Amino acid sequence: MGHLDKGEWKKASLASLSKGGDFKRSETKFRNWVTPDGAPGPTGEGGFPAESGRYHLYVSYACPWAHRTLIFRSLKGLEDHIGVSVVHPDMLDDGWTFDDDFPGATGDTLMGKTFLREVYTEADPKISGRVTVPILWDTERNTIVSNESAEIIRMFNSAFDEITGDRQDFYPEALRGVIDTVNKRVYDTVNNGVYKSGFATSQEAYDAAVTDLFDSLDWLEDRLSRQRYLAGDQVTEADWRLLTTLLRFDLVYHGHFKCNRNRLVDMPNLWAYARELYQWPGVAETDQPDHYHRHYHYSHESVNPYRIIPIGPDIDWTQPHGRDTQFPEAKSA
Ligand SMILES: N[C@@H](CCC(=O)N[C@@H](CS)C(=O)NCC(=O)O)C(=O)O
Repeated sequence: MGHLDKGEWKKASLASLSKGGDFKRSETKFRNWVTPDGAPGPTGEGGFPAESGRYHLYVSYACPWAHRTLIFRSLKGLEDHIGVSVVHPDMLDDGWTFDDDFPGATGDTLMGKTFLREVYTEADPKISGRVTVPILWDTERNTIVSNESAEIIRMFNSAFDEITGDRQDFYPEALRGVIDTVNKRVYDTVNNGVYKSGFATSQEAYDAAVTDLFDSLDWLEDRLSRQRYLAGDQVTEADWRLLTTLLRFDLVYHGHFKCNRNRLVDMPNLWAYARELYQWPGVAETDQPDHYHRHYHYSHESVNPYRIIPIGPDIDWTQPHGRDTQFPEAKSA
């Protein structure tokens, strides 16, 4: 995990651990918004109007944050309007690369670069910081609109509605309070909680993170025994943000990140809920477990120095979920 220092690639990782051994996720840099008419969004500058074919997504199929953006691109019918390049799952001394010798890795289909870092230096030749996916690239202004997945999915949720005619709203006004509250806890203790557990370098830091993680999974299990989705009877952004962590849970986080009090498949409501979301039209196509199985085990030398890829487990995400009979009143797909 290297980083850029004034445009130069450094192989050393940017220090991401506190003295107490806690993993700290750094702030994202590009925070502009695509909006229907190019007016500025909540952060950054304006001048990024929604247009078909203008924007391009750089993702890894391994990354749960990038995966959110792929899910929204698919749910909102944006495939014909926003192109995608997929990096190779191995993230080693050169960071993410466009090697395409792994099924599903596409290379850089837009600019033909070799390394993802070159997309950052194309936007700013003197840039410093981490080289992360996802990136939303503007082909018109030749720069990065945003590299913050939480904001990219909000743009995809509504900015292109005039172009696609798709008016599904996964962040409806009336549910924003509850969505924001759920998102906050899920982000801190689940989405990021698995990383805090797996990258902890002290027993105390691991104990704290893994305890918070399973407290939240117990809370979600209870909530989902009473309602079909996290914000009530309608699927929202909060559900899609949780799903990408659940998809990786038993295959990667349970073993590799030591999140092993129990597996996802041992939590009946959460497991059935996760299967329902996975089976939602357009979602399974965005899920490439080979990429995350390979990426985590092969790339995190500090966690798995011999890069041995484990044999399993084999999980059947296509089993019937039964959520429609359990909650017949909720709106389903
Ligand atoms: N805040 C970012 C985080 C993205 C992120 O951490 N991506 C990871 C992959 S899962 C990455 O590219 N890491 C490379 C690095 O940190 O050097 C987002 O949600 O968009």
